[in-house]
Amino acid sequence: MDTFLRFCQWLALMTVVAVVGNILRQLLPRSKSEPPAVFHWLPVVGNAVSYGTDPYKFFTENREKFGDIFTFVLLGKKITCYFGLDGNEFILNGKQSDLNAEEIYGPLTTPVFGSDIVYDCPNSKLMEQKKFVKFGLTQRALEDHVPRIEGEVFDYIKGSGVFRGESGTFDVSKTLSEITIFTAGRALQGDEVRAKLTNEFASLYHDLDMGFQPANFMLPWAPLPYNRRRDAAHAKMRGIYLDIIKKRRDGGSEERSDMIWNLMNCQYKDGRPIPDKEIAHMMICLLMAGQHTSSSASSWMILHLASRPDITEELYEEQVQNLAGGGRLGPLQYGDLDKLPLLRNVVKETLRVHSSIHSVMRKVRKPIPVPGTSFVVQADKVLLASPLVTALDEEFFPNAKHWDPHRWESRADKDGEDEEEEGGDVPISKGSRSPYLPFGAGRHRCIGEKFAYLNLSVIVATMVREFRFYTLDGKKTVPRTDYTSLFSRPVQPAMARWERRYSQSAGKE
Ligand code: HEM
Repeated sequence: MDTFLRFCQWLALMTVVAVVGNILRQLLPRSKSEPPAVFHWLPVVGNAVSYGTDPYKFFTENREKFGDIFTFVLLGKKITCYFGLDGNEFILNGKQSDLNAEEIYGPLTTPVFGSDIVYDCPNSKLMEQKKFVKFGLTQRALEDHVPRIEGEVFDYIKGSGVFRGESGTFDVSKTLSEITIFTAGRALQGDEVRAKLTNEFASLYHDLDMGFQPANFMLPWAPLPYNRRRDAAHAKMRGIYLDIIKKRRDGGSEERSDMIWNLMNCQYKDGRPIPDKEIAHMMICLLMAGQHTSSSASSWMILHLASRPDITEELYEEQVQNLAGGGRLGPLQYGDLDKLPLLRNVVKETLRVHSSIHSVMRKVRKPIPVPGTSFVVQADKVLLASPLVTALDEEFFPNAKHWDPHRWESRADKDGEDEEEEGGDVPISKGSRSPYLPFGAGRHRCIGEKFAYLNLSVIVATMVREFRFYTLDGKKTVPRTDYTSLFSRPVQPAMARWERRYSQSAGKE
């Protein structure tokens, strides 16, 4: 008992010494080359609570105090934020020799996705893998995806039980997350994966997803129950994909436009085909990377449409006028999407106001001077960019917090889209001096943009043909953002009311 008491006293003393030492260190004058630092009381924990609770608020409050560059402490790591157009350029277009993503994202993602791909391989190999995926999203593939996505949405509306009767309420995030995984499953992943999107696959997906705990940035290998379930789910999921690939190679099914077939036909520069294990891991990566971002975006879109029934009606009328010439609407086709500018702007505006990826991070490999300042970012730092900060900045978007798809009618922003580096055989998108970068920029720019736009547009176009949406209280508000998981989304549950556009009993209006 005495020993235990002495241990507790010693622990309390050490904690006080550490806290006081931490405070004193922060009061010492800082070198001119060090960016200003956000104050924190507790060593190691640092600013984790305020950053984790509401990163956007944390960014904007400290940006007001310190300007675009400052450092904070997150669970023992020193994170230097650099915001604004210059910050985006500095971080997203940083040289691979100066900055690296794999050291930051690798520990978290490798146990979920699997080995030898994306952040568990040299960056040059990732660039080749991204090229394979990008080239798999051909015009032909995208054309094929439209009826498949539309069909999945109709099947969900008919079969899920959520939309029974003439009107009702629904949990928007839960519903849109299910619709999004079914549509991506059918189109991108292929028929066999879609057929497996049953309870078993859903529970594997859930266990894998639990591997994206913020704590796993630091403790991915901790023998905790959720990590054990993640590893078991990964092994089973990989088995499912390997089985599908084997059956296809054995001649079991007709070649189609999905991503598995595309990857099965690709070769690395040295002539090696992609090993089946890597195809399986890349498919898991695409499934996970697309699901959070797209289901969050589709949920926000429906929630905004519920808060603005006038825009829902404009979207519907846009389809009636441009696709049916005022008459009956037929099945959607790829070419139709070009005739629906408001629909595109609804997707665009939603991605501006709600970015599910609020922090993009890179490990600093060697001291890098920040052009135009006295600062040098040292190799003990992680750099953090947040394109959300410019997307919500009044300087670039008047009334920036307000969701207004019509604002894009008078703007000509290029969203950093693929200006590719000349000369190399691996495309690296360069454009990052735009205030609007929902898909990032530079060598780690998203490869799923085309598919995401297509998937989101077809889902929303189909839902709007069938339903009108309203908020439960009739107010023009949307839920707050939940930042507690790695990918932000609407606070759960996010409910809305739906009303069938055409009465099932009476036929068309
Ligand atoms: C609305 C939907 C989406 C949004 C907002 C989004 C956003 C982003 C952003 C901001 C990045 C850059 C991260 C960084 O620089 O660290 C990224 C990377 C990535 N995205 Fe997406 N994404 C979306 C959909 C998709 C889809 C559908 C796929 C798959 C088909 C996908 C696959 C990827 C992959 C593999 C990367 C990693 C690229 C790399 O590190 O080089 N994303 N995404």
